[in-house]
Amino acid sequence: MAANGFKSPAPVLPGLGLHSFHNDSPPFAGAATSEHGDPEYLSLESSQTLPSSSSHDDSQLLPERHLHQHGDHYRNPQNNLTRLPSSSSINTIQTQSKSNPRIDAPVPQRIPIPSNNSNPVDDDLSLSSSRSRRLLSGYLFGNPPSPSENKNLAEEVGAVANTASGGRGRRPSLDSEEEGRYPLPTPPIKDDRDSPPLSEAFKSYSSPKPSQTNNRTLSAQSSDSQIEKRTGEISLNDSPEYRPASSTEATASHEANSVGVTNQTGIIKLTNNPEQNDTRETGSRSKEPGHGQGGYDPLDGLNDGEADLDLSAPQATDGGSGAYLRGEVDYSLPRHRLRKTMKDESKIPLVIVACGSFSPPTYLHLRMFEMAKDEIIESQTYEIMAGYYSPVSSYYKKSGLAPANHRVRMCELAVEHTSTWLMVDPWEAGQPEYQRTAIVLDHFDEMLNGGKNGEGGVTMNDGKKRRYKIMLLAGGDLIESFGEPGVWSEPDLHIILGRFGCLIVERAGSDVWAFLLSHDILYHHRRNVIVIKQLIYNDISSTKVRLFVRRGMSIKYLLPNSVIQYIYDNKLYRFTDVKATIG
Ligand SMILES: Nc1ncnc2c1ncn2[C@@H]1O[C@H](COP(=O)(O)OP(=O)(O)OP(=O)(O)O)[C@@H](O)[C@H]1O
Ligand SMILES: O=C(O)c1ccc[n+]([C@@H]2O[C@H](COP(=O)([O-])O)[C@@H](O)[C@H]2O)c1
Repeated sequence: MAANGFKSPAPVLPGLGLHSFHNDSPPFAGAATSEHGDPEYLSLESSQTLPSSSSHDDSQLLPERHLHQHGDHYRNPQNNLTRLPSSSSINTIQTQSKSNPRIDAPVPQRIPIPSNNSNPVDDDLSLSSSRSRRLLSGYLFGNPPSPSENKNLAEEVGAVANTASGGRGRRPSLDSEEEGRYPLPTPPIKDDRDSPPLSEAFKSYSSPKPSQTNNRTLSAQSSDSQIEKRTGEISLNDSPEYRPASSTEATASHEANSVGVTNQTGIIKLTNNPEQNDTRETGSRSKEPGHGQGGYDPLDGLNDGEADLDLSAPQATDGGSGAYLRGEVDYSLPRHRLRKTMKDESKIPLVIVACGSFSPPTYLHLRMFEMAKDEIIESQTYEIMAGYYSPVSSYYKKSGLAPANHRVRMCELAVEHTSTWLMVDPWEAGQPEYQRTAIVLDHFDEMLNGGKNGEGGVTMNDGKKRRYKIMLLAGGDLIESFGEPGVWSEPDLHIILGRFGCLIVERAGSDVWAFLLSHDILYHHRRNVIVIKQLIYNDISSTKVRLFVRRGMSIKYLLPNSVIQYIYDNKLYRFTDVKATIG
């Protein structure tokens, strides 16, 4: 018996990704597609409204007529009409119950909000413990119920997992004394994502000139002195001039595309217009023309940390999502960091979408994408074209949900100066009713691969189009909620896992592999599921961040400063703001 509980060591297959170095993982991931074609229920007829984005490598070349098949499924949110998922597509799922109670639109309520509980802190605390219970529920408590032919599978999986962990219910941690038995691999250095060391990036900036400093003014008297004292420490700069007086000023300062950055050498004002950054040395990597249109390749940009200073990374246009959410402009998918050509056309162009509350977004949510990126690069099957956050709308019944416009803006702030390849799509947040995740992914498919004139997809060197593959990025806890009765509809799970695909980031305390084995639909689509091992566990929780804010505690280093500043400016997550707000 191997240490991982399997009878023999898990085979290391080519293209399995980082997790294959950890032999506690069954060899599921890395393969993009089913070897035997999509099951019947995933084959959508052309008349059906959920267009197929088959995951077959050989079907990635998208005939132009395919692109024409996507009609104008989504209407402008202003006219209050949203296409719900095709009942026809759901009907095609022949192996599933035809009377799923969730199909007709229930809003998932993963965490019941006690109606008689007026204390937001209690809500968040119960949310916290509910989350812990949810983490356990995957297989330890027999969720989800297995079909009759597999009725003992959950117990078997539990036994396997227990054996794997020496009977302690968890797999050995990399931090434990058993570390030596699970040596960390040395990932191959990829030329195409190398970036200069951080020190080099700093070297390329000179000391600030007084005239370069940001002249935002401080609102000396805030209405909430305690919170201000605490959170004031975590503004972009400790200097009072760096604290915007109001959210309007903060936004204005953002819209002016400038940011104050402090480093050991002092304060530097940087603009997003490279020509204005006269302090930056010429010839730095991010100024070199990329291979993509516009001369900038997001994936070629500086990595996190350094990217704070990567002024060449395209920024969202002013007021884009805010104006859309206010109903002032029509919706359009942000594309400023979307790559439109591929470096290696033998790979599958991939767009990663993370759905969630992001109330607020934290460094964990940013790290999820970077972990996914490492895994994808390692697997050598896909080429990442972009990553998107899709914050859920205010109609999602979850405690602690700040209004959607704030969560969208916080996500934007989180990515704008920390990432070169992530964007925020406000579509879901701006919908007049809750949208299920299958619908959100379908929306991305339509936006990226649709187009009446065949403009969707990635253009290959030979001029042909190839579909963007879209995969959902989610934490292990979210995936384990697949097994909670009444939360997800089975047809939707087939769409999410079969037609799209999932990148699952392990979460401390959850055993994704065991859950994958125990859940029939997940197991069925396992070749379209990639499990990402957290090599450094990060368990920053939005719930706890909200509680810290509520209690006036520091949240510095848990989320980007720009987001902290926004929370502070907009007085989010204080006494009355913790509860969900619909509107
Ligand atoms: N510690 C974590 N490890 C892995 N994935 C996580 C972790 N925290 C959140 N996620 C994932 O991030 C996505 C968005 O999650 P969400 O916005 O609910 O964050 P959260 O911190 O769990 O929030 P909350 O505390 O409000 O429930 C989900 O896919 C979730 O599974
Ligand atoms: O589509 C569904 O049926 C469904 C059921 C439960 C949850 N979701 C989505 O999962 C995400 C949950 O995010 P969170 O913050 O509750 O972890 C959010 O984007 C929801 O819309 C989606």
